[in-house]
Amino acid sequence: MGADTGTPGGTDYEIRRFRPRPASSPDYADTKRWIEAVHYGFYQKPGRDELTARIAESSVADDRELTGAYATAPAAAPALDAGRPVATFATFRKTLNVGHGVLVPAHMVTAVTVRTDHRRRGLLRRLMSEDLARAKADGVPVAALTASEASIYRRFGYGVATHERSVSVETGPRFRLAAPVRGRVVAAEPAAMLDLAPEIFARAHRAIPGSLGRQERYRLRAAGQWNEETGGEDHGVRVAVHLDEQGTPDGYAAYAFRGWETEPPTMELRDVVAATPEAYLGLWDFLGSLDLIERIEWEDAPVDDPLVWALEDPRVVRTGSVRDMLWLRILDVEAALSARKLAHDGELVLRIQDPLGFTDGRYRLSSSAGTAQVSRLAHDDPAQDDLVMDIAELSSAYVGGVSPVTLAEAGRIRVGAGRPAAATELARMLAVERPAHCLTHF
Ligand SMILES: CC(=O)SCCNC(=O)CCNC(=O)[C@H](O)C(C)(C)COP(=O)(O)OP(=O)(O)OC[C@H]1O[C@@H](n2cnc3c(N)ncnc32)[C@H](O)[C@@H]1OP(=O)(O)O
Repeated sequence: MGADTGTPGGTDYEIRRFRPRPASSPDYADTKRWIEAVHYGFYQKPGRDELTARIAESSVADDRELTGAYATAPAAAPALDAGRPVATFATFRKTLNVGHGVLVPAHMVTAVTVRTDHRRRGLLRRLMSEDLARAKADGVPVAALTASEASIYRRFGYGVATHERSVSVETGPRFRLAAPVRGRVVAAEPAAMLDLAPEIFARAHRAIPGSLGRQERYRLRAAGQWNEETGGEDHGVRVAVHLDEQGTPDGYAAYAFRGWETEPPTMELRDVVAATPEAYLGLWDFLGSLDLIERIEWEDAPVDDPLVWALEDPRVVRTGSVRDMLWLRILDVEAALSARKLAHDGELVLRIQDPLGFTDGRYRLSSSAGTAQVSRLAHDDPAQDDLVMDIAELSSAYVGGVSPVTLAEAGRIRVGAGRPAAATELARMLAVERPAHCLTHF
């Protein structure tokens, strides 16, 4: 366990970083208290011991690193248990699809909480700044998170990279796809998803720009082995698997019935992973024809959704809310951009501003035959800047989820006087093969 001390806001804190331990370990107590602090920070009911143990187990499987800030001064009664961290922060590493099938290492940040009586003393700033510096030193080009509030993370260089939306889909006679579907769908044994879900996801992950590797919990959920409230089994989960024309599984949907007391009878879609467009439409064709069901609700639908275009009557899909989903933070511009396959040849000078100083500087981005070349420029001549932006904007545009043209129109990117079409050129260079979407909540 690594530790250091410091004094944000006048209170002394010890920062400890450690790997989670399973309930069977003699060192489990720190992991347990850390998980309890996360529940407290998100205003959740304290988890039962079984749930806490399962969270610990899946954190071990994800190879997470847990960080806790511990108040060093003895807590006066009746303050909460002094052994519990007052702030939590967790990270793990997966890969990010940055378009055209290229995967780069990504540093994923999650479970960020600061206890109410220690807030606004700089603990988040300290934990985030130190953590990003460590990830950069490790050579990871990009960090990722999903945000509880959209006003917190831009100051640390994060930008919104993908959105998602909730949809309510009316099934029954109005639900008809225009073209015949290919392959077939089988109702599957949930337990089969323990192996099948990661296999299908691995294919989808390579196919979808903006996709992030998934944590252990996803396969357990699809297999009906993760109940959010108890950590035990979830007997309500049903699974449909799409098989391609050769009989190979290439997509699945996990769903659960809301119960007969819900009007109209509704199926809740928990997870849809499709490695091919045929699998996606095939699964929807199956879901749209479930007997007795009149509505399907899905919280995590893509914004740019082929389903809408595939339906004879697109109005059977009603959008609820559209929300920011994946936030990215480039830590190393040269590494991040040179990993990208560029869709268009060109050359631009980008002036990047970074609130934490990690990527501040001028870069020449050029591309020939799709291969990106990125070099940091030594000169300091603003007259040569084609585009000026914060690292948050470059991070937003990185996987093609938003066009630099939109960001320029929003006043977030400044276009140099000598190159009025520079934002359009960057948009062409960063274009990806299909709409960016992230299937992984973390
Ligand atoms: C990736 C994830 O896990 S998202 C989940 C985030 N967690 C939550 O929402 C749980 C409830 N909230 C909390 O636990 C805390 O309020 C946190 C983690 C959001 C903030 O922690 P704090 O230690 O109070 O933040 P800290 O004092 O370091 O503030 C850092 C900066 O963020 C700003 N900030 C903090 N919280 C917020 C907020 N909710 N909205 C807008 N700005 C905020 C501060 O004003 C400060 O700005 P500055 O440094 O530019 O002047």
